Amino acid sequence: MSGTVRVESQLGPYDVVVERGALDRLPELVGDASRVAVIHPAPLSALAERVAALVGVPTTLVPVPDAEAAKTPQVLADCWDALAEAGLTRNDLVIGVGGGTTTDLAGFVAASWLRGVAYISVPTSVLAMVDAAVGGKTGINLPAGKNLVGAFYEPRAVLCDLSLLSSLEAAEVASGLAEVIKCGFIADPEILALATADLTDSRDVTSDRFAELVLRAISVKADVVAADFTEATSVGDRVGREALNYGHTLGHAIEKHAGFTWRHGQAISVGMAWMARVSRDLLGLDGDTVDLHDELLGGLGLPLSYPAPFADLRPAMSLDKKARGAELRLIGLRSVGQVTVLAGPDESVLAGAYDSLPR
Ligand SMILES: NC(=O)c1ccc[n+]([C@@H]2O[C@H](COP(=O)([O-])OP(=O)(O)OC[C@H]3O[C@@H](n4cnc5c(N)ncnc54)[C@H](O)[C@@H]3O)[C@@H](O)[C@H]2O)c1
Ligand SMILES: O=C(O)C(=O)C[C@@H](O)[C@H](O)[C@H](O)COP(=O)(O)O
Ligand SMILES: [Zn+2]
Repeated sequence: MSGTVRVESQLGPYDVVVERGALDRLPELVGDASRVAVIHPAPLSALAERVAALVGVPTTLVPVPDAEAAKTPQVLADCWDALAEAGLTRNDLVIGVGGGTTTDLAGFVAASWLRGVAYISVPTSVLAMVDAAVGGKTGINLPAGKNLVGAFYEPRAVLCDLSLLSSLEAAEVASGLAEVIKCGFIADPEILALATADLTDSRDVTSDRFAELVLRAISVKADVVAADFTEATSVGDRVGREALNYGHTLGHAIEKHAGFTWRHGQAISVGMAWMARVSRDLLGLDGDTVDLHDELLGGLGLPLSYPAPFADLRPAMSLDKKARGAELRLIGLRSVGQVTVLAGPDESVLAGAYDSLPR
């Protein structure tokens, strides 16, 4: 199974191509660029060389550290230096090749270099294909927290070549599926049905079921982003892009607490298991849907709890981008597909829900 999802973004439409062999479309997307920079993590240097050979114009390979170590101010500045040395001008092109950490960084490099040059994303992890490379959030972390510096910036195209996923570790596949399951709970119950029907097949990156899950998650994200690209403040049940942050307030706090050593999907898995319980206690979410969180996330091999007291995580939650002043704002679920904003929730409920997570 393959397909193309059109993202009707505020900055102009673009395609997310999902197919085995999508990389072969790269030459037709280079446009009038006379020079290309390929930003990639060191472990994917062979793939980056393949990309360079495809573009057909002089190309500079820009290796960056792997995983969250790429998303730092120092690495960002190193990339700018590399682009300066390569002489990348306004008509030129940045290509990000790698997981979500690389595409977040590379997108921000493209957004900031000369105040914006063309960008093509080649996501190579499940998480980057279904989420990070789509929708225009780019940026880096600070010691104070996740994604605190960045920009909304759209690519010219996103090429999701499913054949690249065969080398991905099983735990990384599961991490990406956490975002897919998130899309199921916030918007597309068919995702939940497909995953429930066969969890093993859902994790098989060569299966049709897997490809359908990927396409459905990208479609959810494309729809949300088309309606609210820059994440306007949501009020009550009128929720825009903030819906995509389901599970992320606690998830990002966990990532920070763990020194960015936990995978993003693992952290938001705990965040969703927690929000399901908070939603049960404050919004009347039914017990079956709470159980479905545990069944799906746990069944995919994702964690449902984190080994630190809630009090250690709570301060970082206040630096969440959804917070307004001192008020914490969480994305809650009334039912599958019915998202709402919980503004200033009862703190004792938050702590109680955390303590009740299965350990
Ligand atoms: N911008 C957004 O909207 C958005 C959305 C979701 C997540 N994110 C961000 O994405 C990041 C997580 O992305 P991730 O899970 O892809 O992590 P990652 O980039 O660290 O990739 C995970 C690991 O898999 C390796 N890898 C990637 N592709 C591979 C392949 N084809 N074969 C073998 N190994 C491969 C990477 O080198 C890395 O070691 C987080 O920083 C998160 O905040 C951003
Ligand atoms: O695209 C969005 O909007 C999201 O919230 C998607 C999230 O899965 C993603 O992790 C995003 O990077 C979180 O953004 P942040 O603004 O909370 O840092
Ligand atoms: Zn996420």
